[in-house]
Amino acid sequence: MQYISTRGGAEPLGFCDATLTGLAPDGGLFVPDAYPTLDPATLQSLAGQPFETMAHAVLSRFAAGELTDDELKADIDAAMGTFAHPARTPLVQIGPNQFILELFHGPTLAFKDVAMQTLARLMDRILSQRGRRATIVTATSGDTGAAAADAFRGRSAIDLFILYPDGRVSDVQRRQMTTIADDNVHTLAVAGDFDDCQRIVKALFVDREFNERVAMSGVNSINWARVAAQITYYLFAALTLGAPHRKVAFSVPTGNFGDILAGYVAHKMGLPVEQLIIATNQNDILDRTLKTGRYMPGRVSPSTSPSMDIQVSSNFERLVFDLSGRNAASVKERLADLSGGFELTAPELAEMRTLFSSGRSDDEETRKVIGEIYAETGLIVDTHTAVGLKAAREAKVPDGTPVVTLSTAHPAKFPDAVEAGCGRRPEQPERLAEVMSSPERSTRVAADVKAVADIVLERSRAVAA
Ligand SMILES: Cc1ncc(COP(=O)(O)O)c(C=O)c1O
Ligand SMILES: N[C@@H](CCOP(=O)(O)O)C(=O)O
Repeated sequence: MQYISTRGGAEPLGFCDATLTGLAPDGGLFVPDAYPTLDPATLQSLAGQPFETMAHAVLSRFAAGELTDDELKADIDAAMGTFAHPARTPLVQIGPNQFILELFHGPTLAFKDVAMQTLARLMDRILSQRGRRATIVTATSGDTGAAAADAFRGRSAIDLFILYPDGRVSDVQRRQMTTIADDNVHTLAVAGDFDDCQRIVKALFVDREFNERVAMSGVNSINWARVAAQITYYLFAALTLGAPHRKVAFSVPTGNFGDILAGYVAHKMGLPVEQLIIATNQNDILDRTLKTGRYMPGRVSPSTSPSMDIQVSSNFERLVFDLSGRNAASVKERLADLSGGFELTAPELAEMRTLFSSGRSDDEETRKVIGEIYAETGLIVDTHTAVGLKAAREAKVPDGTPVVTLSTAHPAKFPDAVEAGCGRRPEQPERLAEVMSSPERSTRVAADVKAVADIVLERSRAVAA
């Protein structure tokens, strides 16, 4: 399998090269040249299997011929062994045909751990096979950075630079990044919002001289391996609820469109998905796009679900690539400069609406949902999950279809907003004890590409090597 750029201007790469490269050199995103399939018999044979078996079935299709079964299995087993629940991503019923998929049992209590723990091991393996080093520069609105810090800490071939928006992540999220003492982890507090952080990372990726000097790599969901690893939990939930004989709908709290894109790819691979519900907070660019066909980024507005405070949803480009009939020239023309926004064509919009629907929740609505869910079920959910639950409740799905809301973070990551919703402060998991008491370390930096580049050049061990 080869990975091609959504903008058509990069050499196709194999899985390992695409994983190390991150963003394509032409500014596009790598996608497989064709989606692999999981036929109904294969899906049936996976039903009831452990999460790790499903993860292997998915990843082996994307890494075929590049990593052996034993290598993949070893990395998946080690990654999922960091999870505190035997089911890894347990499914909890909250009402008739209403379910929550708990994705927060990993080391940093957010869904990012599922893919990041696996990706870190794969990258380490590929780098050591090649005798190479890498410098990872990543942008975060709170959770990707925390997950990356945990997964990459202490890895000697990798330096990790995390750009987070100063003052716009929760205290727990910030501490999860800034209390990591390992000297290969560098946290940069950027004077801007998440979109500024992501813009800087993308600018560094396409600066070929910088890129080569530091051997740059990325672990945002622009990295295809992140998306691929996230497909597993869609399989896990759907197969548990009766797929391949029954269709399942998913409501996905959405920001950068990486999580829901994994659901879309699962569907393309053969998983019977009834509907993918895009759930946004007041940063509702994707909800507006689905309703109007016009994608127009605005300014980020801070919310109580800060990980979704995003206006430029990176992975949407991968969906537009498919909607356009994989027309790279059209994607490049419309997405290379987003300052004026762009339009989906009428056929693209119609096609998107066959699988996707959307809903939005402002902070007050999110607060209300947290209170209602607690009153109805006794469950304390976090703000991002609550955004997903509101959209799930309002979605129109055929009678009898199970609706699974992805619970993307543990409530203890956002204790104040959760307490405001249900009147109870979430219990602090054991895993946060050290994070909440260790000293913090972070460097303030302007939202400026050169300022960040200078810090990376000064500190990355790949430069000297
Ligand atoms: C807790 C949480 N929920 C939802 C999202 C949105 O996911 P995505 O950016 O993949 O759309 C994020 C950030 O990625 C997150 O950290
Ligand atoms: N919500 C994310 C933003 C980055 O998303 P990614 O999935 O592209 O890494 C975060 O928490 O950092």
